[in-house]
Amino acid sequence: MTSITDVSPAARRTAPLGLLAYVALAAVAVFFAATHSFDAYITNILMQAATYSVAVMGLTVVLGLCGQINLAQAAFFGLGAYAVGLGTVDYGLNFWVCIGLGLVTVLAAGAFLGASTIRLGGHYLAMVTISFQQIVTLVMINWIPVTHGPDGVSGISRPGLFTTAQAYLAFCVTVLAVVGYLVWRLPSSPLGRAMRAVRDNELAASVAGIDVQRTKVTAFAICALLGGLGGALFAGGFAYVSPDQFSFAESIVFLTMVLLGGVASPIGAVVGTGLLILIPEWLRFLKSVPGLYLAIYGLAVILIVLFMPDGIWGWISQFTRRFGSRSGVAPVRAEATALELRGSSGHAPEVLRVEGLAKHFGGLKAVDGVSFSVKRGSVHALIGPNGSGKTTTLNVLSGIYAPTAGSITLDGLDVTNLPPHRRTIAGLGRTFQNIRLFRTMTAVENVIIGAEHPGNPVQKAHHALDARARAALAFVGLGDRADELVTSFSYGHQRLIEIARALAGNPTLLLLDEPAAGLNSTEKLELTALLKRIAAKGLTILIIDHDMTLVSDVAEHITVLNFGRRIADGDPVSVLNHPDVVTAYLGSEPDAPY
Ligand SMILES: Nc1ncnc2c1ncn2[C@@H]1O[C@H](COP(=O)(O)OP(=O)(O)OP(=O)(O)O)[C@@H](O)[C@H]1O
Repeated sequence: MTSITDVSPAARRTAPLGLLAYVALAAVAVFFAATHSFDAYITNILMQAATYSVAVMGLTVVLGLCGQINLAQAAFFGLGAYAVGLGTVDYGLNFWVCIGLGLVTVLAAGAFLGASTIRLGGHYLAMVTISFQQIVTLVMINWIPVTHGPDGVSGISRPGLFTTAQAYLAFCVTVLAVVGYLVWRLPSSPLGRAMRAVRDNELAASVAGIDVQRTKVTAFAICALLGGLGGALFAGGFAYVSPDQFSFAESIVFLTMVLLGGVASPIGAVVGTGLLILIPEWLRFLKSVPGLYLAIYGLAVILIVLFMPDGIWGWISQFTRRFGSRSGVAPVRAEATALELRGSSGHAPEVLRVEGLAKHFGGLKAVDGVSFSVKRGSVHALIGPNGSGKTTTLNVLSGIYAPTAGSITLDGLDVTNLPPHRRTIAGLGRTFQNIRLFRTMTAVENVIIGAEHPGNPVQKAHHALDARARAALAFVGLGDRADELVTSFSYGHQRLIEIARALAGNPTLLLLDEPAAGLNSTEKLELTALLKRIAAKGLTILIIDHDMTLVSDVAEHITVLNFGRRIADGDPVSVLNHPDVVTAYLGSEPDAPY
């Protein structure tokens, strides 16, 4: 099985083989669990490993795939367990109904927690999840009339079909196999790609048309759901639940399991869980010497994390990948089709109208009442000295900053108050001054994400998106390197991948923020030729750049900013000789030549 971040074409070609191996392995595991009679001790360990693994896979999704921390997985595990415990014992409900109720509860709690806190990110998100964990534990302990308090709930019965421990273990292993398969396949789905994009670069993800908040909340809700499912199965397996089984310490254990096994794969979740359940059992004989057991246990965990930072399964995958690449798997060479762009087929003569746009940062007026419009099918440049407000204008146009005043109309639609991803869906594409690619992905995966948004009138089947992404890469001259990781490209080529990603989204207006920055003279000539080829397809471009040779070579219209205000607007010759422009750039009177 490949890691959840490895969904390259080579990986996809081996997927049927991987799927067969997975199904065979899962079938053997279920068969073994159903037919082999383990003693009660081993059965309990396997039951714990299976149910915990389901919950740990939730962390594989939220942390490994989406890059969000969750220190409350034991709380979700506990909510699922208590739903089954209380539902079957106190209210006499059917086991399956209780699992359903438990899942609805954790899904709602996970989505609520995610929606209310996800904007915080980083340390703040960690703190809020810890608080949630503590609240759930306190409720379990102190709401005695409902939860039975510290005594917990005992006598939980299993469902009719699986009353014996052996049958129930086989059921848990089956659920684990299904969950593992879904988590394995998730990264190559649109949702999984969106999560990976958010993890790699939130800003680029939103500008590529991904609803970042919704993606994060979904990841959080899936994590909570798997936590609750694991807990519900656990309650049926052990017939007893109590608050100490679902404390903050257990959340840390869950986190250690996923980090130890490898956060990038569901196999890592199983490996880490198995190991952290087994190590204490193996070291049990040391318990007679006070402290020794814990010291060795801690040391083992530290050594594994130190020497295998990607976890045990991450380390094994790296090793096998190195072996695989030595075995000479030929890279995929896709047929590059011609790139179709939306071009200049619109009704209004202006693609963009900006009126009285302002953006103030406290007392600093970075953009101060700027108005201009961009004609359909033209290349329009926005220039000005350093700090004149060009990038801020582009950030307001693409929705990264909310304007202080003014309005923005894109192709007849008022987009002034839309978030970035909605503007992309409405027809905006952009690149960044500081390159923002999804760094764990290949070039073609980066570009597929640009093509996937709902505003793009191309088919959303994977093969169609893949073909479009390859066409965009071929258009910028990188078709034969589509399957390479973006980090293996030169700076100049990374800029081209960003342009390809924006083009693949089929924008009505392409915003380019200093595309020539950091390029050498040959790369600048290639970029100029590329911009002319894009313009020849009729796509409207708004470009910011300091390179006057490039600007005067491609632009038909120039707007000049200085101190956040528009000081000139018109054709290149008249604008570049405008006295105010010459003064702004050179700090002297107009006889200074360009
Ligand atoms: N997030 C921010 N917070 C505070 N001030 C900002 C922020 N972003 C930009 N500024 C300020 O706004 C002004 C305009 O900056 P901006 O980056 O838009 O200029 P620019 O014309 O793109 O410059 P350059 O060509 O150097 O990139 C500068 O004084 C800058 O320091």
